Amino acid sequence: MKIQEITLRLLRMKMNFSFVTSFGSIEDKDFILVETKSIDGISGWGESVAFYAPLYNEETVQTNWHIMEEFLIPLLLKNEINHPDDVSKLFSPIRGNNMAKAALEGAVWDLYAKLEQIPLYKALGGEKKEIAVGVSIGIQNSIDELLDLIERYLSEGYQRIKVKIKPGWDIDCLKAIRNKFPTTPLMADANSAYRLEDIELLKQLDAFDLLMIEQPLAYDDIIDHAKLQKELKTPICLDESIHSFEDARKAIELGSCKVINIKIGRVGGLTESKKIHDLCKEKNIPVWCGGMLEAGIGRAHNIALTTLSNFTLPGDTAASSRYWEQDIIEPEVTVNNGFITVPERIGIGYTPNLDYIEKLTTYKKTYK
Ligand SMILES: O=C(O)CCC(=O)C1=CC=C[C@@H](O)C1C(=O)O
Ligand SMILES: [Mg+2]
Repeated sequence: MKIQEITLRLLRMKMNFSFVTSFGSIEDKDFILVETKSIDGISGWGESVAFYAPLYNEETVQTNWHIMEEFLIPLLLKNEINHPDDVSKLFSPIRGNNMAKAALEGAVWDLYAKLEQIPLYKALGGEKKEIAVGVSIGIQNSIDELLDLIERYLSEGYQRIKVKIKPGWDIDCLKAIRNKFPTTPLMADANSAYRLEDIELLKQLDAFDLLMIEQPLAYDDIIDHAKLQKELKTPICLDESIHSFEDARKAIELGSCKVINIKIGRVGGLTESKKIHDLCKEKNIPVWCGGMLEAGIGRAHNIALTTLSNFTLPGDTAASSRYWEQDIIEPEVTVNNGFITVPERIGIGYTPNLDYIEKLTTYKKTYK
């Protein structure tokens, strides 16, 4: 497969709500779309999940553009690729910058599936025809508002509720949720807001029968998480700490977690996501697909990945309409009774709405 040209587009989309976590809030979403074109003019699409500011991890929209333009795109244009799995090998001399790598690799995967005339999920070895999904709810102004939102999402059919927690917005809020929704599958994501010294407080979470607690401790830690897991009944899920197969292997070996959240961008692409999935399957560690408030292209990639068999827990890939007045793909992603039906069309299975993408684009550049 020879890639003829690559176009990067910078888009700005207004979100339907402001998403508040322990690390800050996100309202407008600035992100990069990648289009890879083959010699015969077929396009593959990828989406960078890096945020405008380096608050979730160290990457940003600007650093992604720089790394793609200066280092990754020249590698892709210079080399023949037999299979999308080759892309991560090609990118391996460039350290880190996983979200930049994943955006380009994702576009290559979509292009490959289109050239093979198969759905992306089949190219990945996925098997599910529908995927179970939950919803991730940010920090609200009051517990009452949070309870109303949970009620709304449950009535829309979402299969599990994830709430964001931080010191001061944890025990009382989980207690109130459990009083009103005693049996709802529930989990909490701390985005690294606690330290091992908070262990007595974290132990109180065991009372709420949570599916898991996500990334309670530092974003780069697996040692303290292992100490904490020994003291907690609630399974720990790692998000921010896992950037690769090797990170997953070490975390599992140390006992730092019992669940892993796989985000394609955080681990550098679909090939690495698959490797982590396979390792976790072998080690009996269930996985689920995390969200990064993606627009339609990123959402489509998440859906394809989630069709792999060890994605046994509902992920964060909610419906397009939850985030956007209008999404950039057709049809939009819809959720029925807590399931997304996996599209059988070739590639990512959704068509980019080029007119609308053009409208949202604030800057674009093509590389040949
Ligand atoms: O709805 C989604 O896309 C998931 C949102 C979500 O939980 C997250 C989005 C972005 C950064 C984090 O706060 C985060 C997460 O940590 O999983
Ligand atoms: Mg998380």
